[in-house]
Amino acid sequence: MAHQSDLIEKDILAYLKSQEEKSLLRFITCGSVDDGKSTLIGRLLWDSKMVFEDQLAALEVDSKKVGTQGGAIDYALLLDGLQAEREQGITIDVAYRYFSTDRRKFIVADTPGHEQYTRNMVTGASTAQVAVILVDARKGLLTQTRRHSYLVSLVGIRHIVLAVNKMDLIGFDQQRFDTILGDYRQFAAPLGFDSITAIPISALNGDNIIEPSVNTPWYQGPTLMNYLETVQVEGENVEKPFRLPVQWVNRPNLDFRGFCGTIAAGTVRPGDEVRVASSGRTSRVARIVTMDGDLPEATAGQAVTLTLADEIDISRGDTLSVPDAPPLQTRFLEAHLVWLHDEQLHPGQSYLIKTSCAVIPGRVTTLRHVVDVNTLEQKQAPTLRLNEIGVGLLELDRPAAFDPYRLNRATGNFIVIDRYTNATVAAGMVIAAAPEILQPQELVAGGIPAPAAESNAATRRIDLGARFINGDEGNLVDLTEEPGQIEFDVSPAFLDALAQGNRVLFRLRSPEQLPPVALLAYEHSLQCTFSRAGDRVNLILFSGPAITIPLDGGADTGL
Ligand SMILES: Nc1nc2c(ncn2[C@@H]2O[C@H](COP(=O)(O)OP(=O)(O)OP(=O)(O)O)[C@@H](O)[C@H]2O)c(=O)[nH]1
Repeated sequence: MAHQSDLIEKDILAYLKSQEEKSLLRFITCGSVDDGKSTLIGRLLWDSKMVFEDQLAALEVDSKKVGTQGGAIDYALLLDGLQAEREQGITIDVAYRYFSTDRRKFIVADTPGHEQYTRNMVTGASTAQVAVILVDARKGLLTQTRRHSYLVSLVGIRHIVLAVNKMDLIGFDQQRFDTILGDYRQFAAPLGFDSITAIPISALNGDNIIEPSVNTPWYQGPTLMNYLETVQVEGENVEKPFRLPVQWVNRPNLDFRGFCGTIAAGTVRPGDEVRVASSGRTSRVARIVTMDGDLPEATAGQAVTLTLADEIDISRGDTLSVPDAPPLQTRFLEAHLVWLHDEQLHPGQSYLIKTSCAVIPGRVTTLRHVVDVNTLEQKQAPTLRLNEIGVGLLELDRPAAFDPYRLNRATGNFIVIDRYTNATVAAGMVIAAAPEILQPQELVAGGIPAPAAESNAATRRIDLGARFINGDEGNLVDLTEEPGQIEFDVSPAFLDALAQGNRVLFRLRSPEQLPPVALLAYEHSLQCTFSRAGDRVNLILFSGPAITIPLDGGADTGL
């Protein structure tokens, strides 16, 4: 802290100003046990002089007493406080450490690397712009390296530093370094990172951490600190299409109607045309009102109140956007879900879905697959348990505005809350809008009388095993059943097709050309809502090879 504390003493305002003007980089460090993560973070803090002097004195004493470095400074001890907390089994425990250099401010999220801490890692990584993935040069890529890489890609981190640590223990061998980098590039290709920068380091001795190492003359790239200080990360959402989730409508009197919220993406100026997600109506921004007077412009991250030129209906939970790149406005979502709670997912159960601007009841109707975080294989499972990640289809009671998470982390994420305990049970990342599930009310809209009350709905079982065929789309058949829920027992071949990541979509064909119906694939049975007698239902696999299952409603279905 020495050089900074001088400035603090001499000119506190100058110090504060210099801090304010620095850009901020958020990063996360990931590694397996003993890769040297604690040592690395300790060294970054030490070398940036962000360790307070009393801590330094204590560190020197502790290093002599309990350090693993034979009396030399053991940087890992700097993080021991966190370790103790972890052992107490704290729920979502992410330690954020702050440090700064002359060029940048940093927030580093330090999370435990074990699989049982997946939720911590996802939480810590969700706001990070860069991930530093540590690899022990002697061991190369481990299962954990793959898991951590998948998780950071999932939460939208686009820049990776592959920090190949303990180079001192392999004699700074370039070939070994190159092999590890080659393996990593091959593994990470499908994860679609924007950049992968591999740096040969020794966290313990400081090689290529701050200063270029004399031990790696073959390495021409940046040191770790050099990279962290200079990496260009997208100005989080500033460049993206404008989004304002409306958190509150301010109507102090009849003459003023302001829409308040924090701009989630983009920039807005008076005169700009904006679109209301719920109605599709547009207007122009009249004023950008703040406590300190009107603004000529506001950007992502700023809390503002907008007034519009026209009186149009906008309520809390709505989203304003640019007209030509609006968000999805939907009740049906396909999303990654990271399960954060001991209580497993109950498909079909009503939860609260909290988005960037609204809290809406909803349910996970289908769990399409669960991802094995170690092998990245997709498997079928009836539920999601703590620390598991899957892809699910959700249905909300009301439409809400979303962006795919890969396009916008702020408007593409949500959390799932248990309605009874109020616990956050899952974090969600929107992939896309899901095909609609046709509701009875929507049948009315389609011109067909709605089925009578739900109590009339019949639950039937049809054995589809024998009817599972490969073929072209087709085989439209008449349904002669009453409206309601049906469950199918399906053949092993059908399950295989599901396991390959195919989705099942029931399409309802009728003279009125209704939209697609029900899509609920769940474990060993599928459910679908279908329309009244006389309609035609055609079942096709939505992606992958086209497989058509004719649905006979007649006597030979065994109904
Ligand atoms: N030789 C050598 N040893 C290192 C290096 N970095 C870390 N170590 C040693 O490796 C051991 C593990 O380091 P830590 O920093 O505690 O590892 P970690 O990944 O934080 O481990 P956990 O906190 O248990 O997850 C310690 O004995 C360190 O001194 C390095 O670059 N070279």
